[in-house]
Amino acid sequence: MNHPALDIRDVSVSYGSVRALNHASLQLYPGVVCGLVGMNGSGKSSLFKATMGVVPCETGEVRIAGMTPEKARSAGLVSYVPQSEEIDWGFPISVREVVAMGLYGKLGITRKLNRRHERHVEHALEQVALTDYTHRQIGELSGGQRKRAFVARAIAQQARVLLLDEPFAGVDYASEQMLGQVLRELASHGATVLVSSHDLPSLTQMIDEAALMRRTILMHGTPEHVLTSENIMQAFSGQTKA
Ligand SMILES: Nc1ncnc2c1ncn2[C@@H]1O[C@H](COP(=O)(O)OP(=O)(O)OP(=O)(O)O)[C@@H](O)[C@H]1O
Repeated sequence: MNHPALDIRDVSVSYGSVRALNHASLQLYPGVVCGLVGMNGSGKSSLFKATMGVVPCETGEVRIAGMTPEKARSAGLVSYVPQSEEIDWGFPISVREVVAMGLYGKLGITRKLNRRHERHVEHALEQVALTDYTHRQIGELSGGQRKRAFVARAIAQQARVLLLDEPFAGVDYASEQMLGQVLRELASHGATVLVSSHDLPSLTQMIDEAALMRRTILMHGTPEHVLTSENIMQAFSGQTKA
């Protein structure tokens, strides 16, 4: 079997005295869309941040295509769509600039896009149906369009691993459907997608695997096996199985 695209091994994260993530492990292979399910505060964002290398691992380590998060980030192999609240939507930046940012790691210090890069950006905008919004300020877009812009950034970057934290929160139905289709399409070309959501019906339509969390990864497998009402109740009420 090939190597995992995303290998999270025994990772713990603490903020001061709060242990947000406790010895979490998860391996995902190329071509897989995995749903990350857990209640508020179960550590989903901390798992994403440790995976990106933006919070330190107190124990364990993360490998993305065999590389450290820092190396994978600078090689443009991984892209992260954070929760909306973590983004400053007032920042004066156009939709096109948001998408082009995905390519910055691959550009020189001038960050000048050549014709091929321009085509990547245009193609990414087309894939998420935002061509008509190219020159709008990002904050002028609806919640769903904003998420689509960030997914376009990952497409332009040709990221092999995509991490999406609550991409369906505050998103209209059409954008939600489109995001699901685009993520599935990326996976069909070998990308690995880890997506957290509270919206189980939307999530289950688009995932191959599911991981249930409560301060650690409790279970990981097929959605049928993991997302039973009994398991979900246990994870959300705290009565977790060993
Ligand atoms: N910067 C921080 N400082 C202190 N505690 C934090 C910080 N970030 C998260 N926490 C705590 O760590 C725990 C896990 O938080 P995290 O944001 O990872 O969970 P989550 O599953 O993503 O939650 P939500 O769905 O509400 O975003 C929570 O108890 C939270 O209060």
